[in-house]
Amino acid sequence: MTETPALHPLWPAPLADGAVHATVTVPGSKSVTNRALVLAALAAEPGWVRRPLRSRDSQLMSDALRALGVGIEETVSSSSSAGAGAGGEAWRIIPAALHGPATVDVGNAGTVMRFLPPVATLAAGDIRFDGDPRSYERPLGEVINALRALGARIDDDGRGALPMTVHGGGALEGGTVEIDASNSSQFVSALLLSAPRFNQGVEVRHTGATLPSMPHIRMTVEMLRAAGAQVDTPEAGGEKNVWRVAPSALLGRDMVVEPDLSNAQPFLAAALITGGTVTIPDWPHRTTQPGDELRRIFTEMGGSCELTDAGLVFTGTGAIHGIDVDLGEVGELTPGIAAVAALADSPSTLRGVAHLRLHETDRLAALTKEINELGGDVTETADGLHIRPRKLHGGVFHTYDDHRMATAGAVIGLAVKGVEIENVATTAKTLPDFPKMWTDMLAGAEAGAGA
Ligand SMILES: O=C(O)C1=C[C@@H](OP(=O)(O)O)[C@@H](O)[C@H](O)C1
Ligand SMILES: C=C(OP(=O)(O)O)C(=O)O
Repeated sequence: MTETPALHPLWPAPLADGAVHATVTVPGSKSVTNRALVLAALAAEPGWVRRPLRSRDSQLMSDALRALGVGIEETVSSSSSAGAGAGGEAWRIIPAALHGPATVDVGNAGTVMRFLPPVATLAAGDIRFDGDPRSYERPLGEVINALRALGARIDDDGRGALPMTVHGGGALEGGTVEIDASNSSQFVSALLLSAPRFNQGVEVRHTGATLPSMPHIRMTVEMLRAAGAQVDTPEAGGEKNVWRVAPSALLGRDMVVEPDLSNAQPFLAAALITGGTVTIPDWPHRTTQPGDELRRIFTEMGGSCELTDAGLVFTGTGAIHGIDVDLGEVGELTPGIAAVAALADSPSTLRGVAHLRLHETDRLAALTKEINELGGDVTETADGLHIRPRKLHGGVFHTYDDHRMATAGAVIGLAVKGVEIENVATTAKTLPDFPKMWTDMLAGAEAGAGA
């Protein structure tokens, strides 16, 4: 977290004047969209990505793939062979021989900065990677070293971080590699996603003591398998912390992206806090997205929910309970849970998320500082936060270019008068329409993509 004075505009977070009752259509998952784009770009034939997320992170991913030679045509369709309800925006992905020279702007997107260097090793030519100042601080050395061990030529400035240049050789040998992914599951996902195209595939052996965000690794494995790859995992009777991907051609798929369940979080929190009801259409009955855990976590914090034909119907009573929970598998939910916990009737302990210090900002420091500046009582622990609810007051809630800080501030602002969110536009990373969706939700209107 670097100190950010309020240089950006302030957005007065609306106070809820009663129970929220709304249906909120949440746009596509960032994690699914960016994996789908990579896998489609590496496929042996064209494919479709339907209902993709259109946001800064997915735009950075598609711009980068285009710069490497991939065709991405954005169309709007009214129906599809992919199944009921699959109309709307659809991107046609046309794979091509990848080439440089090219420059990839990763912004502050972990998925772009980790998933694309392995893709760049398959391109013929130099691929320069650069991004936002924060991208220079986010860990990448494990991916750089792993790719070098698998045969890649990469020039960085010796820090094992961005900016850097991948000297793509048009192919990568691949093989066995050890990696410490305790700082980010994305290191493992990155190596697995491109591995069907490595000459020998890959065997990734995680050597670190902990491994965060396992659902995101499962998402990688499931999407690889759906694209025709052969993947061995620890879960399927394999060795602990070892994943293998065999070399093979990937299929061009026609797939529909699920709503982003982590981005449903502030809207569910609104129902929980105000004692209202929020319905999220198209909530999947089975998913690898970590946001699905919100059903359990927000129920324990005082709400109740039901998965119906209309989607997930989440109801609050207005009572909010503290929680003691390990969020290691679902780290990206932490800011939103911390916001709710600050309004609860008992203390909370959020554990297992030391790696959040390396996210868009140092989220543990940022949450502590911003909630405390509104009168809260939050302390950082070695791997999380202790949150003792106190009566909060209004003030500026800084966001440090972190979309989830902005939505967390908005959640607090529902219950605390006079909260102003600095740079709410940072939500464009994964949810560009957030301010309108939020005010529509409060007005009881249909909120969401296309609303
Ligand atoms: O693979 C992915 O799509 C993601 C993995 C997780 O990263 P970390 O393992 O670095 O937490 C998650 O927090 C991030 O929002 C998205
Ligand atoms: C950690 C996150 O993003 P990234 O993909 O940039 O790592 C997040 O969205 O919470």
